[in-house]
Amino acid sequence: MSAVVAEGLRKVYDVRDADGRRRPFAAVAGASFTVERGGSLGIVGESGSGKTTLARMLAGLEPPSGGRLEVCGRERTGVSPGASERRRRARELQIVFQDPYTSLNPRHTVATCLDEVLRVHLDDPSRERRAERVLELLAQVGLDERHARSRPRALSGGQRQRVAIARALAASPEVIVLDEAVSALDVSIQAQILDLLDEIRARTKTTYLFISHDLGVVRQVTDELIVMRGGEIVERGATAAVLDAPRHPYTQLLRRSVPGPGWRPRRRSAERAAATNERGDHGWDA
Ligand SMILES: Nc1ncnc2c1ncn2[C@@H]1O[C@H](COP(=O)(O)OP(=O)(O)OP(=O)(O)O)[C@@H](O)[C@H]1O
Repeated sequence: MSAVVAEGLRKVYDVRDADGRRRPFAAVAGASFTVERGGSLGIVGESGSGKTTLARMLAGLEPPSGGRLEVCGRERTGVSPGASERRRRARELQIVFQDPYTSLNPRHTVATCLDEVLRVHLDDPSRERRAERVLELLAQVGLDERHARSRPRALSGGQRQRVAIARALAASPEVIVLDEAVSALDVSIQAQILDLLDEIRARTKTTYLFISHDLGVVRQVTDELIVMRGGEIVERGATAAVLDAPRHPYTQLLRRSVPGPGWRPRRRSAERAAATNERGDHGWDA
């Protein structure tokens, strides 16, 4: 069964030109893709290519201007959902953004932030089970009881990010959209979260949509990849195939822009080039 089906999904904003005239601007200009249940789709593309807009439409945070969206076999486009439909949708799909500061209630402790999700979504929502589950979820993302008692502002950015991931997991969703959600984490925590997501996927057939600038992460955790540019999907395919043999010039550029072994900052290369008379204008050490 397909977990997500997008057909010609569009988002057009009304923007003003430099001369103040309004004009339509397609942030997402007709995206079509399918993610099978238990699959993992990477979405990469330059800044402003429409990745977050696409993610926000998937999560119901942005109404599409056109096209069709189906999540877990149910149509998502159309009338705005009532309370029980919203609950159901939350169990179908959760999204985690890069900076969760605004989405975590600053007045609530971390335990309360997680507990309010568990109250709604846990099969056995007794107080004891919820308290136990809060600690289980925090342990999974490398946090503990001390963090459970903290408020978001008392946590580091990486810790807040992990709370946001734990909160998404609290709803046991069938689909998780991660929008640069692990980008800011240090590498050991990032590896722990990626392992956790992988383990959850193997155990529960959870589906992931993974937006990331980090092609190494994308290669590690996704099976299929779409590449966006200017609101359009310019390339798609199996992740390894797209990254190893990119066909579209933009994907080739993206691939070339990843620093390889021996990479030095451009300025240092240029300085050294001046000193040693070698070519140093490409940011790479040959
Ligand atoms: N509410 C809005 N009104 C007008 N334009 C918008 C709005 N939201 C996004 N855009 C524009 O849509 C385009 C796509 O933005 P989006 O945030 O989806 O890009 P992105 O690929 O996620 O970029 P990044 O990698 O930098 O996060 C951008 O040009 C952005 O300025």
